[in-house]
Amino acid sequence: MSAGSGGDGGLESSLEASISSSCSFGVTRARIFKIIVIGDSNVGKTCLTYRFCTSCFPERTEATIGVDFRERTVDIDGERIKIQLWDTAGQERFRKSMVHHYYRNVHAVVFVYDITNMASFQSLPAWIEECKQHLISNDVPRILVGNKCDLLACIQVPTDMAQKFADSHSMPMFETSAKRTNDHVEAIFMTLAHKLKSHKPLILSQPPDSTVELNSGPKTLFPCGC
Ligand SMILES: Nc1nc2c(ncn2[C@@H]2O[C@H](COP(=O)(O)OP(=O)(O)OP(=O)(O)O)[C@@H](O)[C@H]2O)c(=O)[nH]1
Repeated sequence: MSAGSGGDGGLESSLEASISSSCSFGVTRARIFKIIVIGDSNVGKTCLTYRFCTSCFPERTEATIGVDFRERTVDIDGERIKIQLWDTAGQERFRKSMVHHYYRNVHAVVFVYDITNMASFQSLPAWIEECKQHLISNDVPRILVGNKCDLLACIQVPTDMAQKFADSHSMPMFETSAKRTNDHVEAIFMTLAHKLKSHKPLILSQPPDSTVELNSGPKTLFPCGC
């Protein structure tokens, strides 16, 4: 679902409606982790979230407008956990009206840069500042992800520089590729989910086979490139 095109009110009300109708059944409790993925345009936020949720790399993508949702339910130590990834627009003109929505009730933040694009790395302080301005508290887990490691020949951001930056902001740092199969994308998000599991995030009551389905139409409706 591209919430940017659907209007702000629609997004919030559909989420709230889903939650309240689920609660009225009150059968199974499922934890939902809301993770926002932010960074400059073109760094691969859509591809990373798509890779985690579908195990595929999308053949083609378009610039995200507003925010897209993808989610995947995983089993962690016998508990069903729904990981809800909010794939946000990197382009300023596509984010303005949505920003306050996706910074609400965030459980974790994934900052993404492109290892072949120094400017995307240099933008990170601005993204961190935006989180700060939207009152993301310091105890919300954050990770730094350098994407497009399959393009090592074009690297502009050395690993040690990124690691230093991550250390200075007390974030774990990972380098990966959404494009290359088996390049730890799964492990990165699962590591975050494990960390969140030990926190106490939003708990929703839901009927057994009902899901809060936000992923009604991701922008990447293209054949899988795997
Ligand atoms: N080689 C390579 N290309 C990638 C990788 N991840 C994404 N891309 C490409 O980078 C371009 C941008 O990817 P997106 O996932 O749409 O980028 P985004 O950060 O979501 O961009 P916005 O929606 O504008 O914020 C696309 O052409 C992808 O195919 C990767 O790991 N390796």
